[in-house]
Amino acid sequence: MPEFDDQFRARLHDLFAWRRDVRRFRSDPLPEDALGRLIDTACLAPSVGLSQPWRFVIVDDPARRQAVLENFTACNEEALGAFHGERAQLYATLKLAGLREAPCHLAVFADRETDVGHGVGRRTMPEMAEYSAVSAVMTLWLAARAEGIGVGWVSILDPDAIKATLNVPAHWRLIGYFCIGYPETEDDRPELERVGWERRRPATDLIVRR
Ligand SMILES: Cc1cc2c(cc1C)N(C[C@H](O)[C@H](O)[C@H](O)COP(=O)(O)O)c1[nH]c(=O)[nH]c(=O)c1N2
Repeated sequence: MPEFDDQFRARLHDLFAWRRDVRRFRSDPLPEDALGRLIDTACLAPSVGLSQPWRFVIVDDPARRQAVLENFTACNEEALGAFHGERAQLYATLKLAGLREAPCHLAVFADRETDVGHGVGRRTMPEMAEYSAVSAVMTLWLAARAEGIGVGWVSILDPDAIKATLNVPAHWRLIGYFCIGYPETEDDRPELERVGWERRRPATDLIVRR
């Protein structure tokens, strides 16, 4: 078992603090083996019943990427229509995806119907499959940041249309569509905080005791 000393813990905290949702990417490609390595690491994530229900779809095809971009654009316009006044003005300025610039596109799904794990832990809570896939995403997100690679989560999408675009089984659930590449800039504050959309709450606001 490796030692995790104070110095390591401090560096790990830096990794958490400097992980960002990235929407602004440089156009240079990732090293050829990078995405495979990140997905390997993601597979170390915990999963309900060791079912590993995550499914990764690497999207290279330009026509499919274009369809995803159009899906996002339509959903984002619809989302804008739900805001009014200053909120709408601010929303219109937000950059909420780096689909055009990011060199890598990755869709992550959860397969609720997998037999792997024999159903342990998800009988009463079938959504544990999705939660497991999210834990894989989080692992990949941090592993990427440790290599200086940025990840941007895109959920402003019609998931059924994404499934059709990517030709995946109908019962898979879309967890997220991810833009991956080198970030244009680094920051220890979320972009949504920097532009005045929302602020990060301290942990003390988010804890109750019973
Ligand atoms: C489930 C889920 C879904 C989304 C996100 C995150 C998560 C967890 N986030 C990123 C989100 O805006 C971001 O995490 C917060 O603003 C905090 O910023 P940092 O991740 O700390 O940089 C996100 N960002 C974005 O620009 N477009 C999107 O569609 C989404 N969707």
